[in-house]
Amino acid sequence: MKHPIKTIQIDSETLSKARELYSEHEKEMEAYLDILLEWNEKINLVSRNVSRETVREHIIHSLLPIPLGLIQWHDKWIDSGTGGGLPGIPLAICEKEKRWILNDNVRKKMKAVDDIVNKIELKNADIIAKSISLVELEKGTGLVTKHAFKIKDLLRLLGKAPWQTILMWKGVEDVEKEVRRAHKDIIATIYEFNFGKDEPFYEGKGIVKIER
Ligand SMILES: C[S@@+](CC[C@H](N)C(=O)[O-])C[C@H]1O[C@@H](n2cnc3c(N)ncnc32)[C@H](O)[C@@H]1O
Repeated sequence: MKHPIKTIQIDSETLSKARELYSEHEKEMEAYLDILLEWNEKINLVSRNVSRETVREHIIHSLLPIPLGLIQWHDKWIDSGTGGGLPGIPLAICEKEKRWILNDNVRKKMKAVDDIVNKIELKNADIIAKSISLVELEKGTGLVTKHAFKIKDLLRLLGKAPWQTILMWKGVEDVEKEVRRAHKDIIATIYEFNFGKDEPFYEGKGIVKIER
């Protein structure tokens, strides 16, 4: 198996740009945050007893591929393992020209996400409530997924689906090992966040781009 890996260090300018995006769309983002936290009291979408500030940071974390120029490659994206809509809903709020499919195999989570999408009037998002292994992925659809799968497991679930680009939000410590465990030839680019000691939320985190 061939697994070429490239690592790119990302500085805090990218984080500042993601924060600016949040501010530009603040009304919709804060409405999303309100309804997500309401649902989180009923079902576990983000961790229990999490603060509003931390969930806001999860939203900003979701936006980082936009300033990195990673969203431009596809007009349609699927967010698999979306849970409460992360990263798909924040990305759909900022990238209205693109279509976003929000996917999770837990039906009650998808019911909550459907309610959120309707209440914030997000017109460019659809919902698919089943395992990613059962989704018929159209050619040319990109895949985003935040802290939901190991690389090897996701590739196995995707089987023969015609995927092209996968963006995975991950801890970077063991990511090279994970790439090498893949049973397919893949090319990995690791965008490692180096935002400094003042941004502890992002320590050890990154986004991995996987291509064939
Ligand atoms: C740790 S949560 C992450 C949720 C969200 N991406 C976030 O960052 O807050 C992982 C999610 O993956 C979903 N999941 C696990 N296996 C899946 C599968 N085969 N297809 C679709 N979703 C799956 C789980 O139901 C869960 O909601």
